[in-house]
Amino acid sequence: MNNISARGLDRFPREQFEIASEMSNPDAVLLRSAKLHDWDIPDTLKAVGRAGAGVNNIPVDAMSKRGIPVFNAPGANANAVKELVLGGLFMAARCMGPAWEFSRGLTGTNAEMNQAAEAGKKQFTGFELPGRTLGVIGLGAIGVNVANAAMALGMRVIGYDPQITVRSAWNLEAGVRRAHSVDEVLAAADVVTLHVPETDDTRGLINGARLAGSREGQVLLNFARAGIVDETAVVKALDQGRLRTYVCDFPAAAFEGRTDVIALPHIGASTNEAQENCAVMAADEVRDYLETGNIVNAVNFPELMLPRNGSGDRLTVANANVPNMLGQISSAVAEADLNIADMYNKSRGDLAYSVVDIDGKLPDDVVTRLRSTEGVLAVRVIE
Ligand SMILES: NC(=O)C1=CN([C@@H]2O[C@H](COP(=O)(O)OP(=O)(O)OC[C@H]3O[C@@H](n4cnc5c(N)ncnc54)[C@H](O)[C@@H]3O)[C@@H](O)[C@H]2O)C=CC1
Ligand SMILES: O=C(O)CCC(=O)C(=O)O
Repeated sequence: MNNISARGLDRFPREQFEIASEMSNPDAVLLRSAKLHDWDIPDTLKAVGRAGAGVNNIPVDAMSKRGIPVFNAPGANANAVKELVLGGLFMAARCMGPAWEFSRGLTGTNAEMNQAAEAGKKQFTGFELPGRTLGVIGLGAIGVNVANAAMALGMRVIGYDPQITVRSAWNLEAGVRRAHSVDEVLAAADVVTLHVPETDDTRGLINGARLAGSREGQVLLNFARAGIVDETAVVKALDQGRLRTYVCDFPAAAFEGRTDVIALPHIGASTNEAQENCAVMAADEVRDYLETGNIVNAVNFPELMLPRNGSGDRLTVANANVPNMLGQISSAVAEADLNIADMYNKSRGDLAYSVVDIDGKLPDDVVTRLRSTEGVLAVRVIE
């Protein structure tokens, strides 16, 4: 549904898979930022692969209700985003956007331009980074990378993430100070950078009330999602001098003509390396799921890997996480006089997922019966 790096598409051998940008009955879709919220989900769809981090463009709840896992590529573009954030940080600290605009407007001979440059440069006095405080909101793959890079530049770093993972905590430089709220970060930092997903909880996270309590003359960096920031409140804070510069990856009408806003066209992940990393990771996850039913890096399914046991069918069932589902699955198999060689069941929130290796071939009527069992969302048989 978007440009997916050929390195990723090549993970699907063409003898086994048909790949196209338009297809009426796909088994799976791969996408980047395409918006799926108004898409009629085809009955054939078994998996969605997001070649990137954010999944706010995908109706994840609707997919879960149909028993369709949504895979993403955690961390695969984190370095690319970190580098752009650092670029934005340097641009803001040294007034590079307006200074470049100023230079581009100079005309005349070299001597005249030089004279005008020397006379005009006092408007573009910036600040240096060592000793300044960077506030990082969201310490996942990108936030941790940015925090660590800022420490290496001599900045003080304060971070806020109430659900930080053990992995992120291990990766974070020891000197990063822990904040207990977004407000604490806004009040303490010279520069604030946002690295949270866009969800119902984070939409409008940076709003007028919060900016009113932020440190005077702050730089705000948003390479996460436009919706996390209230653009009207940002413009007001810029006009009041509360914010010095807003650097983001999302152009908006509210910022038109402003020299104190640097808005890039959503290029955080636009490096060949990031696009390849994301495409390969998402493609491998989707292919593995189609071929084995195993789940790695799905945002709505539990992580589950079961090595194939025996040469019979593999049954996979996604169902509501309610009592007696596992009993009904194993009874259906037993009533067909078949033995279960191995099975693995795991749940995540409202959803449970089972992979069942069977000694033999599962009759069609058992599959039909399972599909019509209350609470069952999706059934697949992998031969
Ligand atoms: N500009 C671009 O091209 C790109 C933008 N992104 C955006 O950046 C976001 C973050 O990406 P990653 O770091 O890879 O994701 P991640 O899932 O590794 O990290 C997100 C972190 O945010 C934390 N978080 C969630 N709600 C929070 C809250 N209310 N306050 C503080 N922390 C909170 C989570 O606990 C998690 O640790 C993505 O969801 C995506 O929207 C990601 C890649 C490229
Ligand atoms: O694929 C892209 O260019 C967008 C990347 C992004 O926003 C993400 O990974 O969340």
